Amino acid sequence: MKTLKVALLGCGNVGSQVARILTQDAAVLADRAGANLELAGIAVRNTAAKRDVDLPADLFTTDAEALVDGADIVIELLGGLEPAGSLIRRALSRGASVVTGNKALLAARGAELNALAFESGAQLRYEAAVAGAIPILRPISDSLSGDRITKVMGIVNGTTNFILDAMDTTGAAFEDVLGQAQDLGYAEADPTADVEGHDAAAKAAILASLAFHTDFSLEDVHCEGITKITAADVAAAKDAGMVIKLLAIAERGAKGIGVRVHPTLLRRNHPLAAVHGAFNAVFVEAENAGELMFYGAGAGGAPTASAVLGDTVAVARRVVSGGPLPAIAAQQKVQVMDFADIATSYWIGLRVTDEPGVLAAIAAIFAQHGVSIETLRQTVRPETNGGVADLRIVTHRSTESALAATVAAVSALAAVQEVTSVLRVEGN
Ligand SMILES: NC(=O)C1=CN([C@@H]2O[C@H](COP(=O)(O)OP(=O)(O)OC[C@H]3O[C@@H](n4cnc5c(N)ncnc54)[C@H](O)[C@@H]3O)[C@@H](O)[C@H]2O)C=CC1
Ligand SMILES: N[C@@H](CC=O)C(=O)O
Ligand code: NA
Repeated sequence: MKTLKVALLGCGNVGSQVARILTQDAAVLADRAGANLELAGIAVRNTAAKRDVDLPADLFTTDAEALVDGADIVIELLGGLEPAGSLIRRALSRGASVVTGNKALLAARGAELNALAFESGAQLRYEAAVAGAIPILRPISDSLSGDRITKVMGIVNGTTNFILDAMDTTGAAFEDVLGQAQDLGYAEADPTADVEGHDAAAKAAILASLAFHTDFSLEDVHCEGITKITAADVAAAKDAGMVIKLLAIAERGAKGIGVRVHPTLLRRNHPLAAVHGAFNAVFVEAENAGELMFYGAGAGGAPTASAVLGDTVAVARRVVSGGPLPAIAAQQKVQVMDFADIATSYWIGLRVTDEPGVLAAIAAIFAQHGVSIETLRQTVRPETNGGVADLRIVTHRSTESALAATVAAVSALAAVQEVTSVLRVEGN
């Protein structure tokens, strides 16, 4: 049986689990791949550092370039743009195939790296980069290649789902739960990428590129994180039978494809509302397949390593069987939709002076801007002896630009004391 040398770059949360599986399950992996997958070395910063997994000391090296130069397959799990990008280029340029989970790099330079792989005849696979263990990229690019995808919508960041879920179920504070997510190996090296939505935005760009056969990068994705979500927002959503989730949404609209990441209100009977902890789930809508949903562990060392090993076996099988790579389907030129043109439903929370004519004045402003109100609920604050009320308005679908103009005009009314929240709503 042929032996393929595997270079592992990085031995953190995911890399250490990949090294464990490669060594523990070597015989099974060899059977599946049709070749021995020999772990030739692991590139790290400090060869003497203590690891989560017991591995032979002589596997560790600080010379990542030399390791890459001797490998048939390179598994990149360093994270970050550099030196990961240069090392992947180096591997692909010499015809070695690459498996990576580095969504930040792919969202920034995916088009360039995919083109380089194709030119050199090497393979570049990255199932681990989106929704961890969940097989989602291969179903989108292979299984659904005979269909036309119209929408992809999902929870694709485990850390923020873990935080929002804990805030919803235990009333915990944001900062306390972030530390737990870091301890469990879900968060990025800099967790700002998680909580500000950048990680989900990178995944949205990758999903949109594959689903709509084009190249989206991070700049094409409208991105809002969860740092402004307060315990009061979570409690108000709960009171209304809803839950707040950070969603990544890529959909075909009237003026092109819109790709966005933002906190979103979902009714509790929506399937995505039942995704707890660090789990992820992705809905795909296609013209002929209809609705599909993919669910599983979206973060964590071992689950993510499962996706990395799946790609590694697939890469090895092709190296063993040889032959040309399949032609890349012609990339489409699609219009990236301006965020202002994206249409959705909104929830607007207002604190108002409870006096005659307030509701009529607010309703008139919504009407002037063509934003139709679906429901309006008023709760008088008892401690103000009827002087102040909270309004909760849910609209029918309207554009971001119409909504922004409506909120600006409403907040200028003397009776409106505060706009307490503006959130988007998905599902019925
Ligand atoms: N942790 C998770 O649940 C998931 C992580 N990923 C991605 O997988 C990759 C790895 O993630 P983690 O293992 O969680 O990160 P990590 O921070 O735990 O591990 C990265 C390791 O690479 C090492 N490293 C960084 N730069 C290096 C350099 N120049 N030379 C040598 N070593 C270097 C670091 O010291 C660290 O040990 C990232 O791209 C991440 O976005 C993808 C899906 C899930
Ligand atoms: N930090 C990421 C890890 C997986 O991609 C997350 O929390 O989802
Ligand atoms: Na995946």
